Amino acid sequence: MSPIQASSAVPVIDVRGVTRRFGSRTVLDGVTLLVERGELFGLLGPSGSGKTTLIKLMTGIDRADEGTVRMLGEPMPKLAMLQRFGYMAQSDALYGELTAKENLTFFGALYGLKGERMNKRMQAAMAIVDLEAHLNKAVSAYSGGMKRRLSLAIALLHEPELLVLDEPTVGIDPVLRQSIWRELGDMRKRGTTIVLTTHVMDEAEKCDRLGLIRDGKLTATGSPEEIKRQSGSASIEDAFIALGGGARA
Ligand SMILES: Nc1ncnc2c1ncn2[C@@H]1O[C@H](COP(=O)(O)OP(=O)(O)OP(=O)(O)O)[C@@H](O)[C@H]1O
Repeated sequence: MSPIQASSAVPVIDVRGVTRRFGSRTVLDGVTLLVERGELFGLLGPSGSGKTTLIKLMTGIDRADEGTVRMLGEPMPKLAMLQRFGYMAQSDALYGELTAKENLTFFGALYGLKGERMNKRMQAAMAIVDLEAHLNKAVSAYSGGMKRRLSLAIALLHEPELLVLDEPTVGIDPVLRQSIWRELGDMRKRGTTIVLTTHVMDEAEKCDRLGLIRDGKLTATGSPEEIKRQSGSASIEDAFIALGGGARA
């Protein structure tokens, strides 16, 4: 059975008619998007098309001018929801003067983790991103890629039922990228819902469904196969361009 057929009646993410304006500029224009439990959903769109803005509305960091956003059945924004999903922003929200361990402990406490479970989860999350050897290093001494990996470890720390990841593999080398994708696949099999943005076409192919965003509008949704069929294209890259993408996905 596909994850969609197996889903419960209430979508994990329920975005309806969402519009977001900055001054006179409409950055999201009437976006409606439902993501079901256990789906791995990828948002694709040219730079500046509105992906991060949509992610920020989902996570409650920003508020829509029109329309509604519900996550796990709850209207957003809602502070208490922070414990129920993991969020990796595009820019790393880390404390540079603290070590990785101290950062993890800080965010773990926000998620309600402590004691033995905190230690176990810290080890497990750092193993996934291959940073166990750098636990006691100050984050200011981390490279850009290491910071991305630590941000991902923080998003995974509390084993949330929903993960929202804004370009999670940018700056991560191909070998680790593959192992992170394997881990995302395993989490999805365990029922975790994952929404992510990507510019990488082979990552898009691994998603259950994709949403293409262009100039603040959702121009197509469907499985990678459906998207290719809709556009009569042989690859997601061609489909993306045919469905109004751009040179850069
Ligand atoms: N706080 C803000 N104030 C004004 N304009 C904003 C604000 N946030 C985003 N924008 C504008 O909204 C548009 C969409 O931005 P957004 O970050 O959502 O794009 P994106 O699709 O995530 O791009 P990228 O792939 O480059 O990350 C851009 O033109 C951006 O300049």
